[in-house]
Amino acid sequence: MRRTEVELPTVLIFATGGTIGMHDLGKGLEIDPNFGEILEHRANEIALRLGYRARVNQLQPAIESANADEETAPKIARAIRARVGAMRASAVVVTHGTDTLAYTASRLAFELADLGVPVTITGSQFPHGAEQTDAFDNLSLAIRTVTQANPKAPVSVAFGGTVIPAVRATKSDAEGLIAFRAERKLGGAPRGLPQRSVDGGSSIARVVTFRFTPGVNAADLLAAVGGGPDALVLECYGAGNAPMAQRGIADALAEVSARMPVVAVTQCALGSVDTERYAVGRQFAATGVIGGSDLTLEAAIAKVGYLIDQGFTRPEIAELMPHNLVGELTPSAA
Ligand SMILES: NC(=O)C[C@H](N)C(=O)O
Repeated sequence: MRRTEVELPTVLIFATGGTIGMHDLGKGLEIDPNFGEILEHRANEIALRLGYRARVNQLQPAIESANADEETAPKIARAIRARVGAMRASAVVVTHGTDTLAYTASRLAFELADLGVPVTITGSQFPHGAEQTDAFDNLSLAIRTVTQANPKAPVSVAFGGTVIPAVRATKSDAEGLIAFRAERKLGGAPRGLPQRSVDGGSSIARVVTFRFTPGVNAADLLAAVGGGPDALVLECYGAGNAPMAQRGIADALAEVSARMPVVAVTQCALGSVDTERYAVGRQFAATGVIGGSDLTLEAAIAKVGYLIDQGFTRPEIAELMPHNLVGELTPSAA
């Protein structure tokens, strides 16, 4: 007997904004208030062919993803968790603007690792109404991917014909249809999320970054944390090196590290932080910075922010950072 539509398993489509849901009425691309309906219709056309029904829910308000702030990804995660429970959804597709998609995707990889339902994120380079739009190819890829994934599959990004792990994703093309890439593979045998140690407060951590380039000095580094963030991610040279001969830089690093977790990642697309290799690396590590192994910048921000919001302290975060929790890094063979 054929199952009626109501009996079909549900794929939740959670729309958050972005170009995929925009139109241009002459003032530049902006959120299209009718996108929810169009999405519901198109998602159902795709889902029904796969034996699912689609139900659309939207982030309120939907946003241009360049306007995402530290609360955006945790808010999306909370909404998805609540909706999945209420609808008994068996899969989730998130539509998101491409500008900060990799940041949100990385954070959702932690937030939703224990959801028990697969989650895939997509978006588009062209608005849904444009003639050459990639919106529905990407939506179709995301729905196909997530309805075939196992319930414990890591969160993924489906875009431009490819599917990559969310926690390794980086936006690599501002215009092309294959907008995201993952240079590094998912870390094998993740140990899972740590039990939260104390009740995290209700405020959401703000994580900022600072990139070492020839010419930066201690004052620049201190200015980077001038707005009072909760953590700092340093984009280091090569294997985790910094200009330690710059006057005052060691003291500045030690001072910031005493105040908040400071995580070091490499500016290189491949390879890992190994502060033991060079003398400057050792001097750098001695200031208290935490090695970020081969985390992407997006995943480093996501991981440290997630751990702070879970209530972990700076020393606990230093202990957890080298471990592979959800596939975000390749642990060093120590
Ligand atoms: N393609 C896009 O979605 C870019 C848009 N500015 C956004 O991130 O919302």
